[in-house]
Amino acid sequence: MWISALAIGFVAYQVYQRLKQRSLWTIPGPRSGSFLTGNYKQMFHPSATEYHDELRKKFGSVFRISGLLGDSQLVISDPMALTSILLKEQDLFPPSQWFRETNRLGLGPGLFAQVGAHHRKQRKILNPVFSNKHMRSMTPLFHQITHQLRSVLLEKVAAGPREVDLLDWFGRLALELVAQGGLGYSFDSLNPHKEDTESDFGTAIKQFVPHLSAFWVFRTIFPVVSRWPSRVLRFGVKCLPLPTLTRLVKVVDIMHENTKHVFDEKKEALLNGDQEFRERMDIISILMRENVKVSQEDKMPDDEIIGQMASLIFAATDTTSTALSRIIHLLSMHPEVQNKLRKELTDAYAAAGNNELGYDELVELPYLDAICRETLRVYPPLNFIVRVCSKDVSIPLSQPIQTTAGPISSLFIPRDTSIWIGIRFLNCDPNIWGPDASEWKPERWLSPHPQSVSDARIPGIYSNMMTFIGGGRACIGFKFSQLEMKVVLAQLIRSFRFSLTQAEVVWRFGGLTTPSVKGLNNVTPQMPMLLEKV
Ligand code: HEM
Repeated sequence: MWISALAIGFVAYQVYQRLKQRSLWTIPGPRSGSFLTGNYKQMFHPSATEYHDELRKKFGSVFRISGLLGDSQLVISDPMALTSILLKEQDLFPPSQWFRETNRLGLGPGLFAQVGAHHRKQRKILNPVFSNKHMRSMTPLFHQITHQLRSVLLEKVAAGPREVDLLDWFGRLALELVAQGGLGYSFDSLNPHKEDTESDFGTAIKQFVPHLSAFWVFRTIFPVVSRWPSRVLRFGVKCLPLPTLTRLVKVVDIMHENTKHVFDEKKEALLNGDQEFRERMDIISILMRENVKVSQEDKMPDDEIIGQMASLIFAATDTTSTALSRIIHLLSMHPEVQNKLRKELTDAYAAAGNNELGYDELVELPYLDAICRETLRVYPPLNFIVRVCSKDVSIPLSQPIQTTAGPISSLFIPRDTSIWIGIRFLNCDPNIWGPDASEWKPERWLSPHPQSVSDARIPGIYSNMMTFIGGGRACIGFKFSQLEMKVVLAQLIRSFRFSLTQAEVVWRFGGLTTPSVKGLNNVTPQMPMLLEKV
């Protein structure tokens, strides 16, 4: 009886939700693939990037797709609309509850789990530790850790050119950099003799999203379930015969135990007035020292600091390692660009007496900078991020769009509508960057941009692009990742020549766009490259 009542309630709610969205039915978009899964199968397919491009070309900067059970969702890459969503009206467009709650349960109450005033409070405390000044002081540490990677790779090619999975090594490097730079702790990820185990932090963090994605279809009921007490949730997991769910809980436990362990050590050092701790320059040590000085109401509680630790590692690892892999892949496909970059770096090192380049010297290298920017523009690691409209609202558009009811220059978005922010669509918009917008041309950064770039008023925090988005939730670590990429390229390009192997690398769309080998049944992300000593 109560099952029928629940089913009727669910159907009635879904019908009500769809009717609320009827104003969106006039917005053009592809036909739904099925009532149950809408366009999701096509949108999330590993080779979906071409499909996305077709949609963008056919339907323009605002179009509608279908989600589960006929839910209308919008894909937006109009700069003025995104300015409203990410900047002007940002509190009305938070990340989805599924995103926030899974992050809260998985990583703790860090930035990803917060909204509104609480989110702003956490950002206010964290922003200073991501400043240029702080990045400058971290540069020697970045060089030191990258040296470790360089030595491992040099050993591998000592007997001649060799194929190496660079994605794996960049993943280990990114983890070690954020572990040491962010937490002041080493996971020993660059030790070539260390076998990865299921209980490693690195393994756990890699498994978090893939295991979580398996339960994505339950996202409508998740916000309710996630509020149940932890003991009830764990009991539920034990009763369900789902190995992926059991492993997911294990993954969360491993991440928590590791970050809690690091935190406890730091807290003890802080309370003991430990001299070494007072001199530590990693992000969390600085944060903990500053946290003692601020007023009681501004203080960040212990569980939130632990949440920041896991969130930083999660946010910093795969994003930067895939970006670095993409750069090396492109340089292998364009040897002339690789040689030109090598020359710029060799000259700069010669001018610096062959000492490692400091922060200012690195950021001033124009070709290195152009390669990083162009790669992040054309190949952002995240093609989309999602926001949900929390109130009926109308937002202006840069250009009118055609709907079945005629042209509109302002877009009405009903409450609860999911919005896909088209990061790559805007980064590669031919109306902004010219007809070659989708082509990778580092040279475009060596001369002034077309007027259309500044006229577009792109609401991105970095370099007229959306790769790190903009507004109060923009990537806090974008300078960290810039520095990381530049230090790694500065050291590796001078030491190695990178070229393609027989295995063709293809990039698969997912939460992140990751490389794998064409034709292999095994779709595990990997990027084999041929390395030889220069
Ligand atoms: C190429 C590398 C990176 C890319 C493309 C990238 C991109 C992004 C994007 C698009 C967001 C917004 C996500 C959303 O709101 O849904 C974000 C948020 C964030 N990123 Fe990054 N990121 C990168 C590297 C890093 C690094 C190295 C760190 C830390 C050291 C970091 C820390 C964070 C944090 C903590 C947030 C949450 C910010 C907030 O909600 O206030 N990211 N990143």
